[in-house]
Amino acid sequence: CAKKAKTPKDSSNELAVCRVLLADLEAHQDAWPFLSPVQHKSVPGYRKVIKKPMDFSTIKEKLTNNLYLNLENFIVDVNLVFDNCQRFNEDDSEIGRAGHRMRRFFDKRWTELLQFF
Ligand SMILES: Cn1cc(C(=O)NCCCNC(=O)c2ccc(F)cc2)ccc1=O
Repeated sequence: CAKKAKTPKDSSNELAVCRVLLADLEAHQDAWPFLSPVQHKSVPGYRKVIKKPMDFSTIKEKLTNNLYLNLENFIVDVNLVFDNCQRFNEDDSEIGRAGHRMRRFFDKRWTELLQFF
């Protein structure tokens, strides 16, 4: 069957989902390590180890400046936050545990929301 053409309406729906998801992430009690860029000057080794830093405020900036063309690009950046966290932090650490909890929350939330769009 013919693939449904991606109308601009779809992508604006998807971007509405991104805004809802980001608001939920920022409101989560375990979001504190991810709300702003890691200050690599006060976190030794971070800049060397993590090639593509990402955080929720940067994602919000990109969303505001229309740099996400669809939900997929947005999800790639959110997962980058959690992948960076797992790479740099021990699983059994304050920030490592926060990252795992946030990833579980995000995975649950966007699958819930997809039912509506
Ligand atoms: C993701 N990641 C974060 C850090 C890190 O040190 N991040 C800053 C924590 C300090 N920030 C806060 O405590 C805070 C921030 C906002 C807020 F509203 C309340 C508290 C280190 C390694 C790493 O991989």
